[in-house]
Amino acid sequence: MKRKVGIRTYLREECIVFHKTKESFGALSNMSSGFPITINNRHISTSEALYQACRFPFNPSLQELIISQTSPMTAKMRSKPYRNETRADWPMVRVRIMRWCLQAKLIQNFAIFSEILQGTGEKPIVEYSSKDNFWGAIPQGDSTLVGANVLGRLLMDLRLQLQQNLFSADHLPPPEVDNFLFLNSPIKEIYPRISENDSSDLFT
Ligand SMILES: Nc1c(N[C@@H]2O[C@H](COP(=O)(O)O)[C@@H](O)[C@H]2O)[nH]c(=O)[nH]c1=O
Repeated sequence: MKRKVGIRTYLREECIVFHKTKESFGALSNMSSGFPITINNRHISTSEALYQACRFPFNPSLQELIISQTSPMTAKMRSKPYRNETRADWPMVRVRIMRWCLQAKLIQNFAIFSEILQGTGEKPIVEYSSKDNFWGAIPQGDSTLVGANVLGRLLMDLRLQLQQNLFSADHLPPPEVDNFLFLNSPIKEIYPRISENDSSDLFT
């Protein structure tokens, strides 16, 4: 069922606000390079590309096009012309899928991403956006951001799981989503990347 998400008001000075990937806490953004994910033996450069590919379980060639982009913004742009072919239940499953994408980013980049998440302490995490008040929050005046901030809230949930030792860093089951297909195959459990220490993507 599609749930309504509450709009919240955040005081900027009290929050970890992230926006551009090169700025403070930019690693929290799905647009951040340096956190590759391997799904069914395929390398994906960013959680953004993975998320966008999940829109199109029945179009493997489009998924291929999206994940072959090293730039996350280009991956998103490649998906845009096909938005009307997005899986029909997307509004019902997108938050579940985003949660899983973030968990995949964490399990496969555990050392660095867990440290970044824990480095946010206890503060609210907010994605600054100029126009998207669903995933992020939009500035209102100089001192506040207003939005559902769903991405920030998912990151806070993940941080809480880490703090309470509830995040299982050795395997990640797929979300409960029908037809969760990637390049024609069901996405199964995923595991830490063997080459997590290979940080070559950090510099792309
Ligand atoms: N950060 C950021 C964006 N926001 C990101 O876009 C994703 C959702 O996109 P959608 O499929 O449109 O709902 C999600 O990862 C959200 O954080 N979009 C941008 O065009 N530029 C950006 O710098």
